[in-house]
Amino acid sequence: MMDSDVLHLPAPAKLNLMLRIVGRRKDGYHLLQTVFQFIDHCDWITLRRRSDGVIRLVNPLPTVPEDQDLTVRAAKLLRKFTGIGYGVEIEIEKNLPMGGGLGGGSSDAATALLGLNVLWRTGLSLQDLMVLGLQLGADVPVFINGRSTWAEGVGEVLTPLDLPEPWFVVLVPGCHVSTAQIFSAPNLTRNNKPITISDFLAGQQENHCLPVVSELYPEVRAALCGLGRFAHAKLTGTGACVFAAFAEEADARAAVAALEREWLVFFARGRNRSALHRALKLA
Ligand SMILES: C[C@](O)(CO)[C@H](O)COP(=O)(O)OP(=O)(O)OC[C@H]1O[C@@H](n2ccc(N)nc2=O)[C@H](O)[C@@H]1O
Ligand SMILES: Nc1ncnc2c1ncn2[C@@H]1O[C@H](COP(=O)(O)OP(=O)(O)OP(=O)(O)O)[C@@H](O)[C@H]1O
Repeated sequence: MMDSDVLHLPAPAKLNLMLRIVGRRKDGYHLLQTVFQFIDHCDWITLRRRSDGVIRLVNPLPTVPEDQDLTVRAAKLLRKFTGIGYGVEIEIEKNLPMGGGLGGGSSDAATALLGLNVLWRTGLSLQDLMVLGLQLGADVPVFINGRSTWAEGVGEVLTPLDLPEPWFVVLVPGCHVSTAQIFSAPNLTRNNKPITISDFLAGQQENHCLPVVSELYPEVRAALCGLGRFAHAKLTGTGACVFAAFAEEADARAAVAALEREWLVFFARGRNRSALHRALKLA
């Protein structure tokens, strides 16, 4: 995986196993309760250290200008915060659909921060990196922390969780859902009762964005219906992806084989430690 000045690291996807909206702050941000679990389906990021201080993305994504890419923003943030003189050449192998609720952009940013902290020998703690990462996006700290998590507040109050690690089948509808659009929808319910971790573990796992997303996006409705023929289908985050859990790998494979004639679909194992933490051998 690594020699002295190159790192090749995974940036795994997450699923929101449930998403409750329990209030709204004065600044318009919503108070949430959500559960994150990682899956072993990943973008891959190569970081090549440069000694001249230049930060460069070799292969910008077609829809994201180089200076707005979250990996480039992460590198610039870490360089500014630490005052380090190194630079980096970044290459992204993009496998995660964008705007799908799988958190690919946030995960890429977390992988860049953790990887560069090693490559540039900046020695920040996970806690320091989580605080820095929050400037890049609400979900970035969860990817830096690398553990299945119960999250509250606007997503920044984190409690690690140990969960079963089933196989997940994920279906990718051909539409992008705007998170801001869903959170500003007039008919989103914003005053739901908070629950406890025990309630979640006992099966209270609804996603309060689901009714709004289903109403606005027929593709998501159809995806829920398609996957729902095999197991209970849920929405991750604000969508667009939908997923279902399977205890047996063979059942997940059978669902994929049947669905892939009509849908973009993949399956991956749920993980309580992210592929990034496993690759970096973090304790
Ligand atoms: C809801 C989740 O998908 C759960 O994983 C994420 O927390 C959303 O994270 P994200 O896509 O990085 O979203 P952000 O870029 O932070 O926010 C997009 C927009 O969603 C709305 N937003 C987001 C998070 C939140 N707790 N309350 C909100 O009202 C805000 O209007 C914000 O402008
Ligand atoms: N490296 C990157 N990969 C993906 N998106 C990026 C990246 N850098 C910046 N972005 C921007 O971030 C936006 C959100 O992308 P992302 O794939 O994380 O969405 P998402 O899966 O819906 O995330 P979430 O579940 O956190 O809402 C993209 O539409 C894009 O404009």
